Amino acid sequence: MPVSDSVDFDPEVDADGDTTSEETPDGLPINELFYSLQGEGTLAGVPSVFVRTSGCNLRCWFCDSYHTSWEPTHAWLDREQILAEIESHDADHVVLTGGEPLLHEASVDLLEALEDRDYHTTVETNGTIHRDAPIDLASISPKLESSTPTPERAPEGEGAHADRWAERHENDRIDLEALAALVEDYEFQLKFVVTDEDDMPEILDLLEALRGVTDAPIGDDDVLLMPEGATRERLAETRTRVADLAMEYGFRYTPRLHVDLWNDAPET
Ligand SMILES: C[S@@+](CC[C@H](N)C(=O)[O-])C[C@H]1O[C@@H](n2cnc3c(N)ncnc32)[C@H](O)[C@@H]1O
Ligand SMILES: Nc1nc2[nH]cc(C(=O)O)c2c(=O)[nH]1
Ligand code: SF4
Ligand SMILES: [Mg+2]
Repeated sequence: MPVSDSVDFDPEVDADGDTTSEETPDGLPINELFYSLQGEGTLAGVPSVFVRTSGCNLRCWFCDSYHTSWEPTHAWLDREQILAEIESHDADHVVLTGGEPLLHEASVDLLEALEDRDYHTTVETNGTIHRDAPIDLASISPKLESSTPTPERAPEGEGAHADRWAERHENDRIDLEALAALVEDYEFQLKFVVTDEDDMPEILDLLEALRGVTDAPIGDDDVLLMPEGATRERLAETRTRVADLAMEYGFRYTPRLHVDLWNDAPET
């Protein structure tokens, strides 16, 4: 369902995804809602309905969902509208993503309703926020220093905003307490966006720090390296290098199937 350009667009939304006067107890700002194959992670290839909320507390320079972070657009849909749209597709799996879906309290209500209806739920999260919710798979993608925007490394036309966001992104991108709570409470995968070898020391340091603050077992096979690239062209540059790094370090590799199949088309 193409909702990102719907008449319900609210230009007043706080770009950080913070609660606004528009937010109703069971309403969510929905950027898009579509049926596709899970493209990433351990469930790659599984037919799934994707619910993409708008608004993010971070600003990765490479964000492939620009209209949920740098320039958020959405329609406000209430829980019943979202459920009806999900149920119109023949799928057992729902992926709640964003933006950052755990910014929104109403994501918990939606997840509870999906549990009642026996859906398997994956939540795609940057790992900076923990909420108590029925999540079957927490797909956590902690953001590395290489995600931080700079005037030279920003989406087109966002150079000035990048300057403003760099510090906030850098301060907020890792929250060990939230990460520990997520891995303690849920089945999880840790899915790092990797460009090259320079990302590896930070991943190793973060794993060591996280293992230091939680008793939850974190195996190397819970760690997935995902090549950076929102387009086929960019992935062609990164994926072999990242696959080689996964073998060298004993982590898993995850493709980005949807990019291979549909490039950067919306609602895929
Ligand atoms: C758009 S994010 C939404 C969920 C959450 N904000 C997060 O970052 O995990 C969904 C997934 O896409 C990944 N992603 C975003 N842009 C990417 C890019 N250019 N290349 C590879 N992965 C990307 C994120 O790391 C995350 O795993
Ligand atoms: N097909 C497909 N699989 C995905 N897995 C995680 C996605 C996301 O944006 O969170 C995503 C997405 O946008 N499309
Ligand atoms: S945390 Fe996720 S949604 Fe937010 S800017 Fe980064 S990739 Fe985009
Ligand atoms: Mg995506």
